[in-house]
Amino acid sequence: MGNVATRKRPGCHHTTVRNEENNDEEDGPARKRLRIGETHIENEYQKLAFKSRLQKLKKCRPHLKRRTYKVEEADPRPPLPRFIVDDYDNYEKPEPTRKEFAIPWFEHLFLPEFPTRSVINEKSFILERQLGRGSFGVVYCASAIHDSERKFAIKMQEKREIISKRAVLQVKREASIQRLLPAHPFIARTYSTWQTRTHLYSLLQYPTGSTGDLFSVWRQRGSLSEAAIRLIGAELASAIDFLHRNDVIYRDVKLENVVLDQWGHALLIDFGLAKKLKQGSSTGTICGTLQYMSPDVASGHTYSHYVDWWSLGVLLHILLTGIYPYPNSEATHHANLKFIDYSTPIGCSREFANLMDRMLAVSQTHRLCSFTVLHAHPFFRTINFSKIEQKDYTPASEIGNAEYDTYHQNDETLDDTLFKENYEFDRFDYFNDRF
Ligand SMILES: Nc1ncnc2c1ncn2[C@@H]1O[C@H](COP(=O)(O)OP(=O)(O)OP(=O)(O)O)[C@@H](O)[C@H]1O
Repeated sequence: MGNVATRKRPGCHHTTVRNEENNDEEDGPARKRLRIGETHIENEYQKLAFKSRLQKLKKCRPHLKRRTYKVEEADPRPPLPRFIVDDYDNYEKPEPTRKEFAIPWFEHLFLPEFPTRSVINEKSFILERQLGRGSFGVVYCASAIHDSERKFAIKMQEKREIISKRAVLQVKREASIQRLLPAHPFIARTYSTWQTRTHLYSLLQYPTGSTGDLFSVWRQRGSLSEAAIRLIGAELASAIDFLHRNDVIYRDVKLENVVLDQWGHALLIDFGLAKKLKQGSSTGTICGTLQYMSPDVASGHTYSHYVDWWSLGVLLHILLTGIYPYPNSEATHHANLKFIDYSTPIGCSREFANLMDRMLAVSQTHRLCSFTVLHAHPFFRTINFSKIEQKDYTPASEIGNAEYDTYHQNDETLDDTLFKENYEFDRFDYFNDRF
């Protein structure tokens, strides 16, 4: 028989005698520890005994591990502002942070060019009338809700159309190029862009008292005077040169993409085919409007910024003569474009005729391919280009004073319907990886 320990438990009047070895077996180290002070209270003893049993149990069943709980980190957001009961109706629950929601793919697709939450949005404007229709939606004239005198153009494009025509990249590129461009007097500014679930919106500069696009003006009034063409041509040349200096190739100079304000000043719109391209670099996508397409683009070879000067030449030629410089009105594919049978316009000034010959020369060595050369051309001799940018001239006073003799127009002369058809249906722009 070993040592016998006698212990009186609190609340227990009988004395229990135990064999220590037996106790050790039963209660293990807990019992041993209890013996040290000899004065521990009953519940402490129970606690230790329980612990000891637990340890034993763990040894047999190691999977019974203690569960750990992740302690929530303190919310980093500041506490909600306190409000008094009277203010309850005015109290606005703070917007949930972006992290809390997944962004749907049809919104994500157009980020960051078209933000989902914008201070300026469609509710800030009253749509007044339709200005025109583009490939993916409608352009409206709108006035600001708080200032009905301020007019804007709002381009509203359908996401569904854009996605189905695989033009997401094109639309995003258009928005970013326009937004990043510094201001220029003859380029429509993009003030803001945003998106809803179904539409993309662009808030654009609207030309004061606009008389419509150059195509409508040309259609209503017929050929423009050389004086008007000189001013509008100089304004557009200044805009194109500005784009090139900012490493942008425009690729879609045409009558429909120029809108006029009440003084006849030009404003270049629609950057759908524009591309960031460093000066001296080249690109190869065949895109644009067939009748304005330069031989370099149509050939499928690489080309650079100079193709915009060709298209400007076509535009000026149409403004005066009402016909395309090359017989391409029937073309439906870039491979069918013919750059033969050009004849110098007759019944116009020698300077204008020479300008056309130079801008529309098929051979690049003879072609006018830069602003510097255009600026120095005799047709623009009377123009001070810094005054042009200050809008010191008024093209509207010259529009309508056409001197051009329509007698000189040949068979390629376009009547209204034919002209419109060619414009609306022959637009040929497809995109590939090089775009
Ligand atoms: N800033 C503006 N001010 C006045 N009218 C405008 C403006 N922007 C567009 N418009 C009118 O809306 C029409 C369509 O606009 P725009 O060409 O920019 O649309 P789009 O969707 O880019 O068309 P596209 O199919 O030619 O790419 C224009 O021809 C013009 O009449």
